[in-house]
Amino acid sequence: MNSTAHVQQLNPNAIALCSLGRWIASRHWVPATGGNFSIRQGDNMALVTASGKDKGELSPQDLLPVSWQGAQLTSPLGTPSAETALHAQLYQLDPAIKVVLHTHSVSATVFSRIITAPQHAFIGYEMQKAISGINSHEQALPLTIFENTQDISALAQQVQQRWYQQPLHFGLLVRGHGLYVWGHSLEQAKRHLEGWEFLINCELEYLKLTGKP
Ligand SMILES: CSCCC(=O)C(=O)COP(=O)(O)O
Ligand SMILES: [Zn+2]
Repeated sequence: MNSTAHVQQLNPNAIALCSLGRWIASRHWVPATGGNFSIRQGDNMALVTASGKDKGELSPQDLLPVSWQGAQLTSPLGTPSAETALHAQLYQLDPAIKVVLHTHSVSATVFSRIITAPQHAFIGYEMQKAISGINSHEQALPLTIFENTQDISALAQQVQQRWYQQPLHFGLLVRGHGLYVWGHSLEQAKRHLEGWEFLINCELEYLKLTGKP
């Protein structure tokens, strides 16, 4: 292990993100190495999960430092997530973002295919208040769905464009792919993940039982 990787072993942010990864995996939201996580390390850098790792079995050296200051989103310590460009985009859009979490739950994936519109409004759920800035179940809470693509830089650009048109409410879906959430702290990102998952599950059940969107 080189000295940078050794320092990572002691980084409290890295340790906390690995622990959150185990919790997320215990909910079955990152099967088959799906998903990726990151945590900001200063103005222009984040620790990003290594590509292809089981996100429920991460150790701190699997979190790779990536800077978005240069042209390349690479790491000297390994190959970061294939979706690093989307993480880097979100950090650049809002300097207050501390953590980005991407998951592949069955519910989020199926929901993103059932809803064919580019966004879905949640209304009437008390749990909407788990999302920062929402204070009432009567306040419509839209979740935007982007089309899936293997061109993550193109997806990151679409997210940037949408960001300036309307709030994304700390989450977005990629159709047939999964959920992205973020937060201004690890705890807030975890709450947004659990909140969005709960809302998506409720809406799926509602659709199944009533047939009504
Ligand atoms: C096996 S899931 C396909 C890749 C993906 O969508 C994902 O989230 C994991 O990619 P990574 O490079 O971050 O491991
Ligand atoms: Zn993914």
